Amino acid sequence: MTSPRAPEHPADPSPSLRHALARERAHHDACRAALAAMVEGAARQVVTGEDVSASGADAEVLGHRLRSQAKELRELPEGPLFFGRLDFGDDGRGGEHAGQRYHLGRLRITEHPGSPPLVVDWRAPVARAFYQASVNDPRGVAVRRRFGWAPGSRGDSADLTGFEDEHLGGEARGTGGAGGEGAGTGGAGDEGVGTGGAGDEGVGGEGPVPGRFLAAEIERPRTGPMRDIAATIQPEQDDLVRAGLATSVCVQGAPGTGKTAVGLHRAAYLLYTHPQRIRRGGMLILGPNRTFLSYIAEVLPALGEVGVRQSTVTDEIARQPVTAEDDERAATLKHDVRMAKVLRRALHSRIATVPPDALVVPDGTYRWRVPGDRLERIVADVRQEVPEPPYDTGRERVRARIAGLLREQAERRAGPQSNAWAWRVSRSRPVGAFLDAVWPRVRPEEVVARLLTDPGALAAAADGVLGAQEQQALLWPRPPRSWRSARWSAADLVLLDEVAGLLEHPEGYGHIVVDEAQDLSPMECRAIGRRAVFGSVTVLGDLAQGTTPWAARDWPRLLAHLGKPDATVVPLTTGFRVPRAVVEVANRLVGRLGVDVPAARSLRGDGEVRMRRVGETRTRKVGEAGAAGDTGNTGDTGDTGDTGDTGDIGDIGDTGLPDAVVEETVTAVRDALAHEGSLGVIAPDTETVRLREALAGAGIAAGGAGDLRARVAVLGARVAKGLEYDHVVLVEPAAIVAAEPRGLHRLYVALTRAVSRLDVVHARGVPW
Ligand SMILES: Nc1ncnc2c1ncn2[C@@H]1O[C@H](COP(=O)(O)OP(=O)(O)OP(=O)(O)O)[C@@H](O)[C@H]1O
Repeated sequence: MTSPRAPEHPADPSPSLRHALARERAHHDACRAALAAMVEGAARQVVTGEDVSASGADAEVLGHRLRSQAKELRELPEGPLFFGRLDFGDDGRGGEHAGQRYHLGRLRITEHPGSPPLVVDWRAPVARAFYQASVNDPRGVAVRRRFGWAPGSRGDSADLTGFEDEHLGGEARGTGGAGGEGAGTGGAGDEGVGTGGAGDEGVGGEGPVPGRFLAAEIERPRTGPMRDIAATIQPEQDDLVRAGLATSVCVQGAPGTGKTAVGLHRAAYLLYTHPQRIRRGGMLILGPNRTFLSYIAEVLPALGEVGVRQSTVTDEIARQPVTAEDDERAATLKHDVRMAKVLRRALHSRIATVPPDALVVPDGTYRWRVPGDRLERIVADVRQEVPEPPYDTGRERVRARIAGLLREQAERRAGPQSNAWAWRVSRSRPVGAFLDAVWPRVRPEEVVARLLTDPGALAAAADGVLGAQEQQALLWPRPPRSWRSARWSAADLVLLDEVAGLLEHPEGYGHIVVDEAQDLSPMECRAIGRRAVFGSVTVLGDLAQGTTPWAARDWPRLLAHLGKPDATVVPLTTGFRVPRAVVEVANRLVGRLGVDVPAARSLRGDGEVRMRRVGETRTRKVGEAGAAGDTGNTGDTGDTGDTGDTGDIGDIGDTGLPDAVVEETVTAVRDALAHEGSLGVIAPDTETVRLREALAGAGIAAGGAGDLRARVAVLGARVAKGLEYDHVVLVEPAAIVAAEPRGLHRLYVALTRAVSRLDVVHARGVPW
């Protein structure tokens, strides 16, 4: 993991600058040595820890903890050990840190456990000033230093190439212990003065202007999996990252505003700040699909957190393999929140009327009896308990109350009875038989299979909730012989989980981060909410990117389904990925997506959009004279009538690409390979194999979305969510739109994957 590449120092830096750099490099060497000792110490402790423990169980626990620590340290990626430095003023404004200097990195590094750290963890309270301090609010900081690194020449490390200082305390340079080191990177030190730092970025008529370090970081070519942003977290992001554990937040952010990054850094922050509470309850990261999960998989380990569970909702709730598929109507109904009521009724319909006969339990020479009316009252009382106990708990409560009555009787007649006696009686055959008849044990599979195969059972449970046609749509076309041979769809898993949750509360997590949350159905939200009853959630999403049939159109409703109606909705509007040229194109679609979201502003003015209409090729850089607003739109003479309107795309039934589009795509990819960075060809889902073959025929090896190390990936628009590529070649947008009901949203997602350049290859009109 590397940090931003700083603009390098001038070839012949001043002696004081050379001295400053040498000192920082020496500090880094000391950190490297200390870290090596920490790794070795942790490994040694694993051995001794296992030897000295008193009991086998202790050894197991201690050994496990030490092994995890050693593993965490061992698995830390190589790279710079610090990315920033804070020098607090010593004039009283530095508060408890007056006169102190701290290097900040992804991991706390010490030479001895008791001595002051050589590097402070970015999550420590003192580090907050690094992200939040500005000229207007320096927070005691005199100088904020950001370091730039290049991949190491020594193979195993990173080379410090420079640094940039911001003087926040209004002090002259060279004071506050900085010893004249503030000369910065070829004058960059001066640039910091008066800019207010990162906190005040983003103002001005031209749009936000990133600081040099942030610019270097966001413009760095992408390759491989997602990186952490610990060195350049922005103030509005930092507020979210460091929100308290009890706080549930919902982040509405346009494409590339850092929602995923914020969610992962928040997870790391909470794990650091509340290790006991979070580790006990657990942390869960939920993403839309496995490709996305592998894309984000390295961020938490890079931040020192290994072993955090990262999953999809479907994988998280799967109690059966998915072997069937629903049509869209059935799937949509199964994801409808009304199903919760239907399923609850279906389950509770299993509780039978209590027979009038008394329950008789033989006990040696005695026979204890509970009359029918008492039994009826017990069952009715348990059913009316508030809050309603889970079904299985209800069954056990009935058992316990029956056992209580039996014990009372026995004690009146035969004196005190032991707990063992009470337990035996409660498990006796007659009590078991009564429960099985009245409050039978059931499995979620039984309940759901019956509901989806038996029209009578469905009609009873759905009465007044689902219409007759809706009920018909839910019934399995080919009913299985028994629930044991049923084939389950992804939507069925949601129903199974709902019933499982009614039977018994699932184990919860201390915190759940939910990414791409706009795509969750109400029933999926309930599944997640059940696992966060005693925990908090971070919900990340963008209503404009909702592509499922049940995608949310507003946040309050989704949050209510999650059981977190009070979560605050916070917008993120500064885009770090998508350059202005691409945002302009994407923004033309936003108005037609049927959602109310704040517009995004891009931090990046460097992008390029190139329209490649088959038969003609033009390049325009948005922002160039005469070109703004021209990108692929009707203003483009010659294209009038063919672009800028969806009018001519409505009749596209098939998505088969003309040969010319495939050929132009190959050309676009070949041209794009002249640039550095990753390349994603995003196409209609049905066309990826053909395009990959065409590229192979031209000698260009291309992987799929999951091949994170491949230079070129060809992917269907459906899997593009959450990913990013330096260069995107978007193939026949009209066909992407036509392929599904929310095709326009899908196109919006596909368009906004581009980090630097976007090529649009099209034979048909473009829908913007
Ligand atoms: N403060 C930052 N410093 C540097 N890079 C950043 C920062 N914030 C976000 N980024 C980068 O911007 C890109 C987009 O971030 P991310 O994927 O988290 O956005 P998102 O809002 O989840 O996007 P989408 O909704 O389109 O999936 C990533 O490469 C991320 O590393």
